[in-house]
Amino acid sequence: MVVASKLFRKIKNTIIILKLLIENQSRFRKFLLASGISCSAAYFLYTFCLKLAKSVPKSQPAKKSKTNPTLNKQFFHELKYLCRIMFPHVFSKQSFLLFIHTLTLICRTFLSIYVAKLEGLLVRNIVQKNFLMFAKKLIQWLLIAVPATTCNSLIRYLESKLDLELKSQLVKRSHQFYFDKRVYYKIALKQSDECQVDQNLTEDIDKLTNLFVHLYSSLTKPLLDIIMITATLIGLAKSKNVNYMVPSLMALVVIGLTGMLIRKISPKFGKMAADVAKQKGYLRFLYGRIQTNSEEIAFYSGEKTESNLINKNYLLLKKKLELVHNNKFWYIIIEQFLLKYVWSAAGLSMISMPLLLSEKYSPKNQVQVEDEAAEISQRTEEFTMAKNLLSSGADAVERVMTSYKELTELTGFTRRVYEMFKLFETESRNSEKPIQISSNQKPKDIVSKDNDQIKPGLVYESDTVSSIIVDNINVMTPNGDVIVPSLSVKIDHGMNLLITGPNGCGKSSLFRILSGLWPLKAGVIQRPKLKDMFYVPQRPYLAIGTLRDQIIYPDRVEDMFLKRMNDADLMNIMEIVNLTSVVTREGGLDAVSDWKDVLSGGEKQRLGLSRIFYHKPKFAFLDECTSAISIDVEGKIYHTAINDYKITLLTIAHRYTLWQYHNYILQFDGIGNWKFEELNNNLDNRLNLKQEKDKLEKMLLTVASSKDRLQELCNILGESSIALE
Ligand SMILES: Nc1ncnc2c1ncn2[C@@H]1O[C@H](COP(=O)(O)OP(=O)(O)OP(=O)(O)O)[C@@H](O)[C@H]1O
Repeated sequence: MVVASKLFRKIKNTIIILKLLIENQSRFRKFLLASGISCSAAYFLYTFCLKLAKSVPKSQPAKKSKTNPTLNKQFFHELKYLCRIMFPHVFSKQSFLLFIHTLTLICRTFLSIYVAKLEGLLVRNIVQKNFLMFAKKLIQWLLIAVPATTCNSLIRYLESKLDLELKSQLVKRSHQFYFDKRVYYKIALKQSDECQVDQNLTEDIDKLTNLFVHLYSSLTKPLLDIIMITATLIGLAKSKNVNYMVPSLMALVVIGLTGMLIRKISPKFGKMAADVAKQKGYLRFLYGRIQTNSEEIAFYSGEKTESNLINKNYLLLKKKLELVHNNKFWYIIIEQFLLKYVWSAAGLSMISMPLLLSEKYSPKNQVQVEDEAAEISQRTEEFTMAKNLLSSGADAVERVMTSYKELTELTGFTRRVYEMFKLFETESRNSEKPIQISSNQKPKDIVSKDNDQIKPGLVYESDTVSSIIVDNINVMTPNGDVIVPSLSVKIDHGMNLLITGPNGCGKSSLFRILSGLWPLKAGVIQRPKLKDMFYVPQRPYLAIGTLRDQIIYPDRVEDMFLKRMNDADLMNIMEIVNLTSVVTREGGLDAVSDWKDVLSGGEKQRLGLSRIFYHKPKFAFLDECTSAISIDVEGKIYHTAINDYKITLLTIAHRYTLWQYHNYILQFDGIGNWKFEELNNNLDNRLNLKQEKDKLEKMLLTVASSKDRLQELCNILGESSIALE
């Protein structure tokens, strides 16, 4: 309240100074003065917003704000945060565009005042039947239309340019956050209807900058118009010795009262805009799911279930949009009644009052009137000019008032984009970087040193180490569920490891922790750098691009040349994974296609495996990635990777045909226990045990069906059997 009253006092003093100065300045000086005043006004507004924003306690990052988005301190705090991104510094391109935009708005205000005066003179010459002067003024009027229309178009052009620049700044910064430290993955883990990053990154940023720039224009120019027009009207009234205090007071009272009323009755457009955006985001997510899982849905003929879900959510969106439209309907009725009709009535009373009530003009300012007709023409000119100025002023105030609705909408989008940035920041801050082992430090020393006092979750990485050491780690999901309480293994280069266990026992989770996707909560890991470890999933990710891009992913063609690889090398790799026929079929390595759809399951897996021969990592994590590949091709790939490329394989597999390529086994039991042992020595023994297990399984299945048949026979014969007791 104190800050607001201070601001009001400052504005009032500024208007008084402006009025005094305007009366004594040339046009050019007036222009400079107006520019200075606009800048000062912008500065005061900025400091005012800063004061408001500073008084907001720093919100907990990424915590959803409990208050609804509205025009309050929190909004200014959020807008200040986003402005720092949109305007990186005073001399940035964005600030320059804003400056030019403001100058154009100032020019337009001066032109409006000039046109209003010119119209007054035109009417006066019509009344006086002065054809020559009328023609002269008409030409002037047409000439002024050239800069006026240029100004109008320039305002729109600068508006869209500024909008695009601000949007680009927000998008650039959000991409920096999003792709840094795998924030996109951490956010995907959280994916819920509360977290709609794709909607925030596209629609919300777009709407935010649109509204921001539009509001800047629809607030700055009208505010400047109001100041300049008020000063001109007061100047006019003073020059004619007419009392201007009563109309001014009347204007203030009418504007103040209608403003308060509009603020009071205004529905919560900010919250509604945020709700609609959220629902749109969820609908978009549902459509995306259909595309991603189209094949599975088609196999199950799940169209009805999916369309029901989408229709239900569309209806929810429709309801939310209807609520906005209904609220806008009655709000606009009241707003238009107050701003158009009440104001017009007040305006007409204001301008007619001096003319109706004044007895005569003062001798000092009165133009020498020779007859009554001349006096009437002069009055008509002044009336027309005052009416034009007043209607421009009323227009300006109306624009400020109608902007309130958009301002509240802006609060909704500001909240959504601000929360997205805060989420990115938090996820980025929570990412722990592995500790780098310097080249003169022996990896062994580090582990032995830390063994004395193990700190929770330490990951060491180095270019020089050729083993993966997992020391007393806790395998835990991001939800905090402990899968394996304590795991310790050492995998040296050349120790091909088979990882087995029942579903959900934590096999893939171990890979996620080793690759740094999931945080390490306890224990120590020492491993090579990520570039020396390559993960191949069961369903390989296929990128947008050529067939070549699929093999070298995530490298780009430039990286391929830097690695001194060429197409002939890639064709050799295709030979290893038996995909040369696919290269021919699809039209060469340059062929572009929707690879997810044109390749079979086995081809996709072989393409996924081709990447390990291109990247040649020290360790490859193979997560059931040969389940759709024939046993002979699988054998060829394993043989080449181990013997020719010297890649150490860590394989999760259920197929026992793969056992022969591994010399160690890590076996989980599904209840947190594990066993790590050599496989070489007891491979034959294990194979025998496996065969025996399969045989027993088959036998027991026959026993079960024999029991069913015996029961049937007993029922028919009406006898009992000792085998069933
Ligand atoms: N993103 C996740 N967030 C929370 N829990 C998860 C996540 N991914 C997996 N889990 C849980 O972690 C446990 C281990 O999953 P993991 O994928 O490691 O199993 P797995 O041993 O590889 O099983 P399978 O042989 O079926 O692939 C499971 O209980 C699973 O529900």
